[in-house]
Amino acid sequence: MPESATLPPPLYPGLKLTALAPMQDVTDWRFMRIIADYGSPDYFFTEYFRVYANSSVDKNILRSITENSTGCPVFAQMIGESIPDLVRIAKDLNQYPVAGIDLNMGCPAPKIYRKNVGGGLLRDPEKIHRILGSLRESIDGLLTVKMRIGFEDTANFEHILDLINLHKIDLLSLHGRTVKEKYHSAVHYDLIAHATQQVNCPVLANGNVTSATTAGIVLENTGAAGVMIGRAAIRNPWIFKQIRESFSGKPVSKVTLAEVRDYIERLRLTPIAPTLPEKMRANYMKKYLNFIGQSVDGAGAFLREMRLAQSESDILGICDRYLLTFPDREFALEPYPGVVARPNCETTPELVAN
Ligand SMILES: Cc1cc2nc3c(=O)[nH]c(=O)nc-3n(C[C@H](O)[C@H](O)[C@H](O)COP(=O)(O)O)c2cc1C
Repeated sequence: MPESATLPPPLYPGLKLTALAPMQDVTDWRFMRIIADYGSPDYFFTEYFRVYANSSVDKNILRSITENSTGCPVFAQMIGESIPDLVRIAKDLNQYPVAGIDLNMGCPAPKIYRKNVGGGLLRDPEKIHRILGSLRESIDGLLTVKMRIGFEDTANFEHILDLINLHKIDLLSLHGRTVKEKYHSAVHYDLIAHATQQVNCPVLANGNVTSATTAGIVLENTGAAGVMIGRAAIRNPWIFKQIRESFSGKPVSKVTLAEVRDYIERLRLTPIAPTLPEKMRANYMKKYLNFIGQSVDGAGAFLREMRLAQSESDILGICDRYLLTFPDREFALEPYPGVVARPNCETTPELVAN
C-alpha cells in the first residue's frame, strides 16, 4: 500500500489552517488568483471533477492546478461512485502538481445525490468503505475527504468516521449539516467537535464561518485544526487575511466600500467575463454580487436593485452608486442580519467556460 504523505505546512506555522471551500462555477483558477491576492488561505480545493465510465479530466477545472499561481497547494476534488473510474482519474490527476486527491461526499443537489454520488454516498457506508479502500491502495500521496454529517440524519456518522480512520484519510473537511439540510439550517458544530475527537486526521470545520470572529468561535467550539470557508470568501475575499490577523492578536483590517468596488472590477475583468454574451455577463456579475451585497447596506437595497438590473453596465452603475458615493465607508465584516444571498447554494446560472 502506498505511504500517505504529510499535509503541506500552513503559510504561517503555529496558526490554525484555513482553506477556500470548493465551489462549482466559482472557485476556478481566476478566482483563486484573486483570493490569493487579498490574502491567501493555506489550502485551495478545485471544483469537483465528475468521474464516471469513460470520463476524462475536465480541462477547464484542470487549469486551477496547471495554472495555479497562488503559491499555495491545491487539492483536486472528485465526485463519483465507480471505483475503477475514481482510481483511474485519481491517478491521472496525480500526474499534475496536486497537493492531494479529495473525495466529495457532500453535494446536496438532487441530480447528483440521486446517482449515489456526492452526498448520496453517505447513505451507503459499505460503498464508502470500498471506494476509500481502493483509492488508498492504488494512489500515492494525500487522500482527503469533504463530507457532510449525514444524508437524512446522522445514523451513519460514527461508522463513516471509523472508515475515515480505517483508510487513514489525511484531512477531513466537515460541513456540519446533513444533505437534506442543504445550506440553510443551523450548523451542527457539536458534531464537528465530536468528529475532531474521533478521527486521527486534522478536521477543517465548514459551514457558516462568516468572519474572523466566527472563525475564532467555531474553532474554540469544535477544536478543529482549521476552517474551510466558502460563501463568505466570495462576499469578503479579505477574510483569510483578517482571520490570520485576528489569530495573531492583531487588529483586523477594515475594508472600505471603494476597495470592494475594486474587487468587483477585478471579478469583471477575469478573462472569462468579456467573452460572454451581454445577458450572461450580467448573470456572471450577479453570481458574485449576490454575496457581496450582503455587507453593502443593512436594508438590502443594493441587492434588490442589482437583481433587477438587466445589463452589466446597469449593474456597474448600481455598484458605483452604492460603493463610491461614500467610498471611505466601511464594508461590514458580517452579512447584515436578514440580508440573504438568493440563491446561496449550488444553483448558479450555467456559464459557458472559455
Ligand atoms: C456555489 C457553490 C458551489 C459549491 N460547489 C461545491 C463543490 O464543487 N464541491 C464541494 O465539495 N462543495 C461545494 N459547495 C459547498 C461548499 O464547499 C461548502 O461546503 C458550503 O458552501 C458550506 O460552507 P460555507 O457556509 O462557508 O459556504 C458549493 C457551495 C456553493 C455555495
